[in-house]
Formats: sequence, C-alpha cells, structure tokens
Amino acid sequence: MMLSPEIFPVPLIHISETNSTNNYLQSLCSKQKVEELTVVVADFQTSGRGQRGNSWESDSGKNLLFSTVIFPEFLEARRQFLISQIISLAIKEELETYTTDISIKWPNDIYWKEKKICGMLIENDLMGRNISQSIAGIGININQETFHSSAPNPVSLRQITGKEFDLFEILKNIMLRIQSYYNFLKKGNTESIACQYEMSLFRKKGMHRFKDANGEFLARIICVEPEGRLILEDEMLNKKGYMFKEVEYLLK
Ligand SMILES: Nc1ncnc2c1ncn2[C@@H]1O[C@H](COP(=O)(O)OP(=O)(O)OP(=O)(O)O)[C@@H](O)[C@H]1O
Ligand SMILES: O=C(O)CCCC[C@@H]1SC[C@@H]2NC(=O)N[C@@H]21
Repeated sequence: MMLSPEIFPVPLIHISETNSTNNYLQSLCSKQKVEELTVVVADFQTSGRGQRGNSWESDSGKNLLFSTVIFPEFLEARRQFLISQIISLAIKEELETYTTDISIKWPNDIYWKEKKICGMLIENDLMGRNISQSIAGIGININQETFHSSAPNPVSLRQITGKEFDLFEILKNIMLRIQSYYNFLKKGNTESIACQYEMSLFRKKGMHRFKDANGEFLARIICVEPEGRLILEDEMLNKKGYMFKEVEYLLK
C-alpha cells in the first residue's frame, strides 16, 4: 500500500508480513531506484533481526517495525555513528511527547527508565571512504501488553502510560523528525548533534557498573567520541575507550 504525500511525508510501503523490513528494503534498493527516506513498515516480521544476531520480538500489528534508507555520500565511513545519533535523537524526542524518563542507551537503544523501548539495527554500505547507503531498521514497542520472549527488559508505551497509540501517527512524526535531523546533518552541524546526543545519554551522570573483557567495574561516562567510541573513567580515574560490543552496561 502506498499512502499519498498529503497523508504521509515520505514514500511509504506498508506490508502485512515480511521476514525483516531491513531485508525487504535492502532487496528493493538492489533492484530499483528508491527515494531517500522511503519507509518500509510491517505489521509482523517472521525473523526480525536485532543486534549481535539477536531476534526482535513483536506481536502482529502491535508495534512499530520499520526501516528507512538514506544515501549519505557526503558522510565519511569513520563518521557513520552520526546516523545512529540523529535517528536516536528523533525517536527520543517523539517518545518524550508521550512520557518522561526517555534516554539513549549507547550505542543503539532507546530506554525508558531501566527498560528497553526501542532497538535499532543500522546497516551501512560503503563506497571507498564514504557511505553509499544506510538502512536503519527500527523496532519500537508501542501497544504490546505482554512480552513472551527471553528479552531481558522490554517495555512498551502502552505499559508505561496505560494508553493505546496510533502507530501511523507516531511513525509519521518520527519520519518528520528524522528528515529534519538529516537536513541538519547535511548542513554540517555535527558538533551540535554530538552534543545533543551526549546530553540524552542513559546513565550520563554518576558511577555505574559496566563489564568488559576483563570483568566488571564501576565507571562514569565521559563522552562519546565522533567515531562512536564510548569513553569511560573508572574509580582509579583511568580512562578507557570502547567500540560497540566491547563493553556492556550492567542493569539494575
Ligand atoms: N521488542 C523487544 N523489546 C526489547 N527487547 C527486545 C525485544 N525483542 C527482543 N529483545 C531483546 O533484546 C536483547 C538485545 O538487547 P540489547 O540490545 O540491550 O542487548 P545487549 O546485548 O545488551 O546489546 P546492546 O546493549 O549493545 O544494545 C535480546 O536479548 C533480545 O531478545
Ligand atoms: O536492539 C536490537 O537488537 C535491534 C532491534 C532492531 C529491530 C528492528 S524491527 C525493524 C527492523 N527489521 C529488523 O529485522 N530489525 C529492525
């Protein structure tokens, strides 16, 4: 189904079922010219993909499961974390219109308090030193009342507020916010984006427990470097930098 631009601000493909909206959009982009910020949204995914090969749980028609594509050829591969940053900020801002206590958990999650409300899977294609295509797959728990998988700490907007939400209204608002952040990025406002991102971080203040290859430790977040590296400072005031997957947050 294709909704008209008056109703939806970007091209929208709504499908009832697919294995993964990331796969669907990837395959579409390999076959035909696709407009930037085209959205593929599905009611149900038969094998929704998460980070680290995890699966993504969602009851049919209850949540937002979508992917969008950009072709940021101006962006160097070493700055690809900016894509995660603008999408995280867009989603955080939209969710904040419905509830408080939303933060961005580095590198690719959105949290409500200590629980995960949204996960992102961003898959980039490179061309030389730059990014030719970026597919951002986003799962946001909206109307699901109970979770059945082994997901450690899922939470939905419904569980937080007790209300039911219009999925397409939220999707539309998120796409408008992504569009506006993407234009901001194109204009070179990278420092402002990084600064807003840092201010929005989960566990930005205070000492917290983390775990790396050497075991558990207490540390505080210092910053996120432009390449996406998380800089922590431990109790002995030693600074350590981590790329994705090299460190885990220990949840309460
Ligand atoms: N709808 C969902 N909402 C929240 N969590 C989910 C959902 N579906 C699956 N999960 C679970 O989320 C887990 C992955 O979450 P998370 O990304 O927090 O893991 P992680 O290993 O801590 O990685 P990272 O913190 O780097 O993102 C998987 O175990 C997966 O089962
Ligand atoms: O936190 C994670 O592990 C990332 C989850 C990403 C899930 C979304 S749902 C829409 C898109 N299609 C997928 O297969 N995955 C992403």
